[in-house]
Amino acid sequence: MPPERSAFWARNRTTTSIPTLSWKRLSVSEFATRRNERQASGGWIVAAKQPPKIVLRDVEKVFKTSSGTTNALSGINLSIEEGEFVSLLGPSGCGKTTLLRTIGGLETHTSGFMEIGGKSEHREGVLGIAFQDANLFPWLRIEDNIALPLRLSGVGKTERRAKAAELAGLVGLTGFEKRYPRELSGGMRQRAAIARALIRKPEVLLMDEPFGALDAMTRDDMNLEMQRIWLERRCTTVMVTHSISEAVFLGDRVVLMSPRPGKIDVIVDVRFPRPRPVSLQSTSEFQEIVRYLRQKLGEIH
Ligand SMILES: Nc1ncnc2c1ncn2[C@@H]1O[C@H](COP(=O)(O)OP(=O)(O)OP(=O)(O)O)[C@@H](O)[C@H]1O
Repeated sequence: MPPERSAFWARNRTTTSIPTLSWKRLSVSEFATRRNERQASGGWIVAAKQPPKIVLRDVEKVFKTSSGTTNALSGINLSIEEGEFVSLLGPSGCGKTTLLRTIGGLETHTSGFMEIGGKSEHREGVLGIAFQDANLFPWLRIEDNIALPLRLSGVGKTERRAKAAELAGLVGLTGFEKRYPRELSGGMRQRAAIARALIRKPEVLLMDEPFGALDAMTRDDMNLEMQRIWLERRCTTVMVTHSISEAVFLGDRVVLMSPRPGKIDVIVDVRFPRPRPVSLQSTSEFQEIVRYLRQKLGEIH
């Protein structure tokens, strides 16, 4: 249970097979409306929804090495709805990457329950993954880098080229398909990495600090581009970031984690309508959420 409890927070429950508990930051008037609804519904706000795309229940991850034991994740309870964009935020070492890698099947959780799209085993093509370092192969042209997952699953050259061109278009790289990674800027390489992650139309996109290596201006541009791509594809997305404003700008929810052991400290709903303009970041509502998360991060450190 989140430790936070104040007049501005309301607890919600959905009628899915696995109850979802989340905490939403509300305005004073919203809170009053919710309180009345809650009283009328006997304590819970009930809303019918699709089953969540990703479910984690009591997930733990313990690393045992010769130098000791690390409780990287403890009691992780999180449900992510289909088409949702979730930002993972938290201080260094709190387990963000471990959580992302666990969702992606790159780490095996020590205990607990995890399901993606109603299945507990990872299925081919369900996930697309992009990391901070674009990890493109320098000897492959951009179109071949983008189409690599298709090549690995035996798709023919003509279809690969057509799909790569389509994805290059989606991420704004049309005209650069024949270039090599070294001929592209950092932002363009990251676009190519996102195109590669999306080429098999994954149900879930996982990104670990995708824009962490970019300068501030390029990062702002990429945040806008990411929003546009996500709005076009509506792929369920989980993104690790160290940037509070990036987390709030892109996320439907921001999951703030705390370390030792790595657990969820609080989840903040971000209700700004989309598409969100860059100018949103200067509004008092946006700044209020950023300030709140910065203060929580300060307490966690
Ligand atoms: N393969 C591993 N073997 C042993 N310990 C690990 C391993 N991977 C991560 N850890 C430990 O688990 C904890 C969580 O690490 P993780 O990389 O998930 O944190 P993080 O929040 O992503 O950090 P950062 O923001 O610095 O990337 C850390 O204490 C880390 O040392």
